[in-house]
Amino acid sequence: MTKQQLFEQITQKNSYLCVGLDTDIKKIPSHLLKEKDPIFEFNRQIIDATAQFAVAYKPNIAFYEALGAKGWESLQKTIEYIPEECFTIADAKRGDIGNTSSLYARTFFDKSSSGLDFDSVTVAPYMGSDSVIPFLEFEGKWVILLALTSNDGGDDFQQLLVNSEESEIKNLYQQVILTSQKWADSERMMYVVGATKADKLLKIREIAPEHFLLVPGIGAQGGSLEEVSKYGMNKQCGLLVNSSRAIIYASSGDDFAKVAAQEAQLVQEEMAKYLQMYL
Ligand SMILES: O=c1ccn([C@@H]2O[C@H](COP(=O)(O)O)[C@@H](O)[C@H]2O)c(=O)[nH]1
Repeated sequence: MTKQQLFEQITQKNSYLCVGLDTDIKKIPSHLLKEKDPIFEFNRQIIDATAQFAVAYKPNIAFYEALGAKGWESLQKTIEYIPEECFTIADAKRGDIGNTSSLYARTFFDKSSSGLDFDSVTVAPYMGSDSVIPFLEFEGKWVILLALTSNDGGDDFQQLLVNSEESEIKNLYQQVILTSQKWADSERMMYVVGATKADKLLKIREIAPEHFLLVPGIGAQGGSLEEVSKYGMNKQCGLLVNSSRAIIYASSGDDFAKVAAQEAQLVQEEMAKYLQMYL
């Protein structure tokens, strides 16, 4: 999916919501456990209920890998089920020496090899250019690079000051954003910025005005959608704001999909307001 197609989706649905499919076998309603593939059945109903309010879906790969071969099968069925118009994110946080990264890229992008055909994958930048570039060799696919993550521990490294030769002293996450712009432009690269760090968005927009940002951390982690939208939105919206637990586990009863839809709709309606105010 191109950046323009993503923006068109956002304007059509009046939403920049990404629903996180962090589907935990221990948390899904017990009546689903009698299904042949409970994880897929849960995802199917969540997707049916939320697709009119969401422009993207983000399965967190850990929840599927933890179940072994069965988990991969549920993931594959889920990706095939997500409506064509929605952007898909493999939240896998990969990255390794070049030849290994190439295989990670095949895992998520090459359907003929792995059965999976995501639009994008999250990548950790710590190993640098040759660990990220193999993901960009797949035409039309996106890299979403971890920049400023939503967790407290992110500050252990990401906010440290670095003194590079070519520019003034910067925080490490800012250097990640600047250096990685040499590898791909805003048509192929996004950055992860936690909603819990929304006060840094104005600065981030100075160095990445055109890029889409994947913003996890509203809902269960308490980040503010209003602040994210106010400080992070650009002229093509430039935001995909993720919520996982607050939507998919809003109810643990038989009505889980209906309640998930209500939660997704509440977020979408708030987003519609911000699109009108800040776009
Ligand atoms: O900085 C980051 C990067 C990724 N995540 C992931 O997003 C979701 C958030 O789930 P919630 O239930 O909405 O809190 C989850 O998959 C994380 O691994 C993040 O939270 N922060």
